[in-house]
Amino acid sequence: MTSKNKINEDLANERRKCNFNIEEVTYILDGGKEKTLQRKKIEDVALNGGASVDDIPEEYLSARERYENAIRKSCIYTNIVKNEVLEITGIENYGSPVLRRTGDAFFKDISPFMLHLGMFVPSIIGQCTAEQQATWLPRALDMKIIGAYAQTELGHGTFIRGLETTATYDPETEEFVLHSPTITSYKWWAGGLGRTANHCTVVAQLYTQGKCHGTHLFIVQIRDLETHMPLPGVKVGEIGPRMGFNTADNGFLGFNNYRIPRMNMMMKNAQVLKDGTYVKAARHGKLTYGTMVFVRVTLVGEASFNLAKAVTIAVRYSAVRRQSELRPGSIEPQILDYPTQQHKLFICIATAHAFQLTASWLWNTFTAVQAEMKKGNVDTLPELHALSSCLKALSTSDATAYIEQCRFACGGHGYMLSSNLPFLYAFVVATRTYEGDYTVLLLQTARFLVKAWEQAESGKVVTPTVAYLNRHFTTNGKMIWDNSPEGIIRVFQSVAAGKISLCVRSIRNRITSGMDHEDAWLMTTVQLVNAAEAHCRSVILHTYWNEIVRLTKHSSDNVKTVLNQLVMLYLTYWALERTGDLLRYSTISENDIDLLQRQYEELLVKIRPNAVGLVDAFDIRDEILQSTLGSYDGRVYERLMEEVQKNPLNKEPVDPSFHKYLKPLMKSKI
Ligand SMILES: CCCCCCCC/C=C\CCCCCCCCCCCCCC(=O)SCCNC(=O)CCNC(=O)[C@H](O)C(C)(C)COP(=O)(O)OP(=O)(O)OC[C@H]1O[C@@H](n2cnc3c(N)ncnc32)[C@H](O)[C@@H]1OP(=O)(O)O
Ligand SMILES: Cc1cc2nc3c(=O)[nH]c(=O)nc-3n(C[C@H](O)[C@H](O)[C@H](O)COP(=O)(O)OP(=O)(O)OC[C@H]3O[C@@H](n4cnc5c(N)ncnc54)[C@H](O)[C@@H]3O)c2cc1C
Repeated sequence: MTSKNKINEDLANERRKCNFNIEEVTYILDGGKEKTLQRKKIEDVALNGGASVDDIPEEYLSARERYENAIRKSCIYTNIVKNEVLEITGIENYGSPVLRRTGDAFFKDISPFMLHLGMFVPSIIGQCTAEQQATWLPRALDMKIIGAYAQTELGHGTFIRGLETTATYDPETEEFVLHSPTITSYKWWAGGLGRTANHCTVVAQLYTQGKCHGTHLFIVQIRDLETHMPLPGVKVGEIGPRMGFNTADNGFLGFNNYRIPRMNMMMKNAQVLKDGTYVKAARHGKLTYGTMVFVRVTLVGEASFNLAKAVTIAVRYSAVRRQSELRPGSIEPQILDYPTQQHKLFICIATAHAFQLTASWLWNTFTAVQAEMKKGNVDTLPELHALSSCLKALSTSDATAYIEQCRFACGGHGYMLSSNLPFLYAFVVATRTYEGDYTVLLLQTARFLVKAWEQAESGKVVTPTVAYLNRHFTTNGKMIWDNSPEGIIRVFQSVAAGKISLCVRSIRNRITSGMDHEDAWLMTTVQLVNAAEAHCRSVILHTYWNEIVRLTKHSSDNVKTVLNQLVMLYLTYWALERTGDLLRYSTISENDIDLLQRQYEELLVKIRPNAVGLVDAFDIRDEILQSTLGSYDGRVYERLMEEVQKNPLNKEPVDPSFHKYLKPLMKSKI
């Protein structure tokens, strides 16, 4: 072995200590052995050329160079996907998360094509008729046209009904006239829109026969396909530097009475006939929001994957890093030996598992609801909307906090861009805002919960994810504390039920004392967000536990044990985090809390020898991790030094600014 591929001795020791079959855990996380093998095959093909890494890391480039480089790499990756990967996997895998994740080997930040594949294509699939799909989809999948998703405006992001862009139907020419009447009506934020896209999905207020029918979606060509010049009547550009997403060319867009053909309205859920008659086909008023629901569902898996990356980096680094001494004169311990470090990191491993298993479960729920909707049944949509809203909110918010925790766990080196932790943070923190802000989405879930509570109160049986509300009305008093996994989950459900009940009581009391419903709701929103968070927490705990029991039925004993330790750590961690709620809504005692704390500390000790094995089980290749601190071989210090050689500032021993500024300053007299 050369020193280049020699594994760090501490990391090698950790791997020797690991007592479970790593591949078995990988299969569980991937959703089965076949899926793991398929993923590895895709990675082997796509990353065969070493992922075309940059000679100069992208963080040293100017804004223009970075963008051009991101386009260059997006084209390389797209060609690999089109010509090599899809050959193996079939075109139906175009939008698969594996391709999205493999793409991370090419970009530290983000591809300008992300929104084309992440939202433009899904909007065609979800919002167009079969005939329209036949027109647009093949061209979009083949990258003959490149699209963005332009919904948010300068003045409105959350409140979609407040969007100002208009699409007015002209029956004379059978066209829609798109117009941006005010500065606040300019589209703002759409990824890929600024420089890359030649088409986009535009969300606009539809006017026909003198009447506004609310927001609808349109496919709009904005640039010439040969020259890439913006078409007359279109004003488009890039919005400027931001915290992350700096290679995504987020853009602005305005229209000056810009005309598009009638058939460019996405007509699956509503149509405008040639004469201007408006026909609504949809059975549910919010089906035009469907692309957002799809992306919210996928974001739970994104949160898990990005957190898995961060904790892989932090745990491997913590095995390599030695600091301080436990006893005078003793050898410096690996920082992973500190219980406080384990407390920072093991919850991140468990959370990545919890979110991955919840994401798969949510995806199955999503596809089941889609199947029902195809048959004309929209009854399950409100529950899916409530679930996808709160799970998107919590998973992105927790992942953000834990990725930052992983960075803290890496001390100063975690602050280096080459660790990749700052990029991961900047990317994931945006997910808390986009596709529906955290608070706003939890309030959507709260609407559903209050309605479910009212149904349960009137004796109706409610849907499974809120079935605990039926129990709430049949049991009296506080939930009996029970330290088993099922017991902890039951108590969390009681906390949620108790909080929803308090919200309902607050709203009713406020109405009784003279407030109208809107004000009573508004005044209760702090509690409502809290109740929705509690509900969502109980859903995640329940799903994680159920899935581990189901998926480890045929596992080897040691895999069963370590996955059980992790899920117990997760349940115990959250019970300790929420002792205030537990004291309020269950019979838990001071003594029970002491026991929980001891149980938690014992779990840290038990998981410690398997920590590196557990992050290895995420099976994230070095090319995808792109981290000096987190590589499989643990050559942390060597990589940090190698990275220094790439720093353009080190090219010459003396910087020109010395002669230009410093020297004159040094020579000048006071
Ligand atoms: C490089 C080459 C690569 C090659 C190959 C690679 C392959 C890559 C493959 C795949 C890529 C995948 C990528 C996955 C990662 C994705 C990354 C994407 C990045 C995304 C960037 C960000 C994009 C955006 O942000 S787009 C803009 C999003 N905007 C929002 O989310 C706005 C949020 N606001 C709202 O949703 C709404 O306004 C609202 C819900 C807050 C309020 O709406 P409203 O006023 O109309 O409604 P009401 O509050 O009055 O409610 C009425 C009623 O309706 C119910 N309701 C509301 N919404 C819904 C819904 N969506 N569905 C169902 N029901 C809904 C609501 O609950 C109410 O019901 P009631 O019964 O209570 O009346
Ligand atoms: C990196 C990034 C990429 C994006 N990409 C796209 C894209 O490709 N296409 C696109 O169309 N958009 C995109 N967006 C826009 C994004 O969807 C919006 O920023 C997001 O939906 C939030 O809306 P907003 O910015 O209007 O925030 P606001 O709604 O103005 O929120 C500001 C604050 O007000 C609070 N608030 C707002 N309404 C309520 C309420 N009813 N009750 C309580 N509190 C409330 C929020 O909680 C928040 O704290 C992107 C944004 C980012 C950051």
